[in-house]
Amino acid sequence: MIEVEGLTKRFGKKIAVDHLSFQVRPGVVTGFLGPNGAGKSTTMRMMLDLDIPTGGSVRIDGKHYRELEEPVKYIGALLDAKAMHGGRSAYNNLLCLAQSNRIPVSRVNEVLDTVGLTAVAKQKSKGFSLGMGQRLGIAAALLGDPEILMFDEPVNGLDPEGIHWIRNLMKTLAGQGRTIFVSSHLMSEMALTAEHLIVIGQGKLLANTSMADFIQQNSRSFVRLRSPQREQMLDALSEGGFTVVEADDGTLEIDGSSSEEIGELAARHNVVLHELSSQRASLEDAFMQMTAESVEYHAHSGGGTAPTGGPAAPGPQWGQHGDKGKGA
Ligand SMILES: Nc1ncnc2c1ncn2[C@@H]1O[C@H](COP(=O)(O)OP(=O)(O)OP(=O)(O)O)[C@@H](O)[C@H]1O
Repeated sequence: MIEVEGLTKRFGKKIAVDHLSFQVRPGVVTGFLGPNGAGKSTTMRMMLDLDIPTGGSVRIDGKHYRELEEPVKYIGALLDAKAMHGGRSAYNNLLCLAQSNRIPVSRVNEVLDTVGLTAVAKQKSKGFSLGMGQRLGIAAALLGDPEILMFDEPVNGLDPEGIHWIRNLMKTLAGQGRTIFVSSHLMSEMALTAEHLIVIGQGKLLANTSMADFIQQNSRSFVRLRSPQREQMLDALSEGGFTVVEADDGTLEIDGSSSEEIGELAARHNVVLHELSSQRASLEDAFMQMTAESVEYHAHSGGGTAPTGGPAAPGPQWGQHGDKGKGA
């Protein structure tokens, strides 16, 4: 369990993390989301005592990181896959880590096997592809067999098979009762991997909720239909008291309804349908809506820091994610 309490980090005048409080519980994969610059990496760095908080605290199983006797046996992390010594082989990188942390040497081959690097274990890691580097970083995180694992953008550089592999790895580790905390800017991937979400924006907590509730509460679900008897269907819907949005392409969108209900209504009025489908919003839709609302709120609250592009302003930032994830 990771407990974050009032965590704050200032860099000069910039508040990167602003009174964050949340817990990351064992047994599930918890996703950590936020637009670029939201403060995710800074929060993770403070969890590992790599950045000193300006205020607040992080507890790992009830203790501060520096109070843990052998931290790598409590918490393993992949923050920067390039942190390995390029002149050493994958095996030797892990061996050094094992020896300096009193971890049995037999663990090195175990984790190399887990991440699929056994065949290249003797190769120098500077020749590794981005994906292989990620796998080596994950092996290092797993070395101490910790109960808590933290991954910052772990699918960065992995091919589809690698992405599938890490998704299953995280779920398996969570299934073993471990605490898994993972950030990713790949929304579709996060939607498939995480059960719980912590969402931050401008250093502040925006949501701490299950994936299903987050999508439900922050997005619109509706039934879409297409009919050659559009006017007749509109009359039937109006009679039934439904709220209808007429889309530009001629389809009708009915909020707060089910496809069963609308299909039966159409049948009662002898209306032919060419399409009837329930539209469930994606995590990305929900995320865009939530961040848009947060920007709107900041603009109205007089903070003076909101983008000027209106409520949709955070959207493009999400896609312009610097170097991270480009190879994924
Ligand atoms: N060492 C530093 N000195 C000054 N400002 C910093 C430093 N580290 C981070 N920041 C600033 O703090 C804010 C949060 O950065 P952080 O890297 O934690 O965000 P992030 O959510 O991880 O973003 P990204 O998804 O782009 O990696 C940003 O505005 C960033 O510019």
